[in-house]
Amino acid sequence: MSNYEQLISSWRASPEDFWKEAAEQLAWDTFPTRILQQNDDIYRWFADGTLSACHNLIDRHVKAGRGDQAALVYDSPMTGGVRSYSYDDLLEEVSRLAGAFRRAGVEKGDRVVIYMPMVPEAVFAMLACCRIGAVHSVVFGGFAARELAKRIDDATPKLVLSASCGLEPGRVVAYKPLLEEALQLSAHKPEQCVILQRPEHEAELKEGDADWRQFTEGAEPADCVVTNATDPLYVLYTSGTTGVPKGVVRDVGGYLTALSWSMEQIYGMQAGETYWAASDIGWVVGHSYIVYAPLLVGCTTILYEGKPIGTPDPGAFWRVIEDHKVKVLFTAPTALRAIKKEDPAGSYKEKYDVSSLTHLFLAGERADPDSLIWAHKLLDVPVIDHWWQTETGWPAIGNFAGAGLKPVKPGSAGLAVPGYDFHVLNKWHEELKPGEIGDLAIRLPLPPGCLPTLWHNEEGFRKSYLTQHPGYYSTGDAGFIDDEGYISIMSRTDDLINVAGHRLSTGAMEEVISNHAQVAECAVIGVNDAIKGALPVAFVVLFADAEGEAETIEKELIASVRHEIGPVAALKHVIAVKRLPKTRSGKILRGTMRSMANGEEFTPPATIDDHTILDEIEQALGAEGYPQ
Ligand SMILES: CCC(=O)SCCNC(=O)CCNC(=O)[C@H](O)C(C)(C)COP(=O)(O)OP(=O)(O)OC[C@H]1O[C@@H](n2cnc3c(N)ncnc32)[C@H](O)[C@@H]1OP(=O)(O)O
Repeated sequence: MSNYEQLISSWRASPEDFWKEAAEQLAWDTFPTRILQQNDDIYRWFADGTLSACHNLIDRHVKAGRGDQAALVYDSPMTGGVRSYSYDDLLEEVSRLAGAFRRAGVEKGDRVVIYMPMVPEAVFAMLACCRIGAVHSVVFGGFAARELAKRIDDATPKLVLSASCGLEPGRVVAYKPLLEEALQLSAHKPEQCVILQRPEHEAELKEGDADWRQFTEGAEPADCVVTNATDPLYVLYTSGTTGVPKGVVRDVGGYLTALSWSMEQIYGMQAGETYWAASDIGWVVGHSYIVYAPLLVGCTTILYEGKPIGTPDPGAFWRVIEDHKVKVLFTAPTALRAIKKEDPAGSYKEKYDVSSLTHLFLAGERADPDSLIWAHKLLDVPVIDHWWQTETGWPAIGNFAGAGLKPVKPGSAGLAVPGYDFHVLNKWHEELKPGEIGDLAIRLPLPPGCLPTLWHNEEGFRKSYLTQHPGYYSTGDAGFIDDEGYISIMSRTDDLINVAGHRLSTGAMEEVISNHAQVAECAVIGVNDAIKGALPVAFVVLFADAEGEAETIEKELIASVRHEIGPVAALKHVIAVKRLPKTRSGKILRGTMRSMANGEEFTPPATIDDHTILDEIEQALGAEGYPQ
């Protein structure tokens, strides 16, 4: 029996013993006696345990003699700077900032919104929150004011932390105007905004705003606060099928247990080694594998403020691996595709010594076999696709660099991670046979680390995830399991799309577009894209008496999606059509339009209202170069 099979069978024999043993890796103030508690379909792990997250992430490593080791390395080709913080430095920075939070009146359980670029202070802020038991909610910098406002209203923070600017290739993004616009839009008004001034663009502070340096100056360092294992550590919002984001709650004890287990068994990492997740702290990958997991197990983590290409060239990732002796790199397939496009022969890699790298992990979207095989040939290390979600917080399907690698099957996300009981179901909740595509669902309970609920919205949690297949968590993905247990993810079963590893709601884009005075109706679909995986394309029906040229309106719509949702929405294509295809009951046939745009075979539903509209759509798509 391989190590993987042993892990699976020991988890199946007793999930509670399995996770109890994993929890022993953490430093607890009170080790839990109730490992799994069930209340109807809501489960909680380690309910009577108490611990401090921050002690586990920083203090215990300092006490164990790792004070001098690099904990966080900030590498920014955008500023040209590299700064390294040891565990001692991290302890000093985080306890002082935590003291400043206290002085500002932030208590255990209070929320702090962090809307910041990839700078060390953003990581200090996350850790300072967990030092005093405050709940952080990081908002990705690529979201615009309206999205920030929605999150502020739901999380009702005492403080908002931001920076004067973010740095994107070729442009400086001023954050303060976005923050001010968000605060105008939000009903909730935080007590204070704290702004980190960056030299590339200083913000004008308003009365009541605090400058980051002054805010922390003279603050009494704060000690770790012990929390219940089930207390919230953070809330991270993810796109819902409507324009309202969902506040995924992460608890302390379950999350840290799962992360610690994953670092050893999935990623094969040990204390003292360097781990690099090339993502953003605004995403769950950034939370789990830039900040929490590497520090939890005493690794060095890289905070990279740059892109895979253009900062300065497609050798950027290989340079970082050499400079910081990265053992494991985690990135999104879209980053690989961008590098491959610029440097198909991989000649930039030859300039660097990447021999420290043992594994490359991919997630955020499906890894296309071409890119996976290309990277494998280039780097000569296992390239492992794996699958998880903001909701799960850590991998659910993958392969096991630590426990023993199983063969990689390009195109598949891998095998179920122990703790996750995957099933493929049809709409009548019946189990499908190996190879048959259906709803990918996980039998309850979910393992530690996964969302126990949505922020202040248990009903929403049930409705979104637990009602489609009673007794199961619905992933929202369709897929199949082959006869060797490998799981392949095929598509979403809802209206979410994945653009460059960013999960976006087409419903939210439709909401913005339909607010335009000249738009009668619209539908947004995700169309395959060779680099970003998918790109949104909007079909609009303009009012018969629409004033102005369709071209001008299209430009206005693109600009308003960028302004209202943010540049990551990446809407670049709007197609004006006379009518949208619908069923007789009025449902827009988005799936049919998507297949047409992608050049895939399709059968229009028998309930289609008017077949001729499909010809009009085909013509409109053809005029725009689709299918590509
Ligand atoms: C497993 C669980 C999960 O799935 S968690 C989610 C995991 N996903 C990820 O980690 C995301 C992976 N993707 C990326 O890191 C980026 O897309 C990479 C590959 C680096 C490419 O970046 P980029 O060239 O900027 O393209 P993009 O599509 O991300 O950006 C589109 C426009 O948005 C902008 N943008 C991006 N980030 C920010 C930011 N923090 N602040 C302000 N603006 C931002 C970009 O500049 C770009 O703008 P523009 O349209 O070119 O003007």
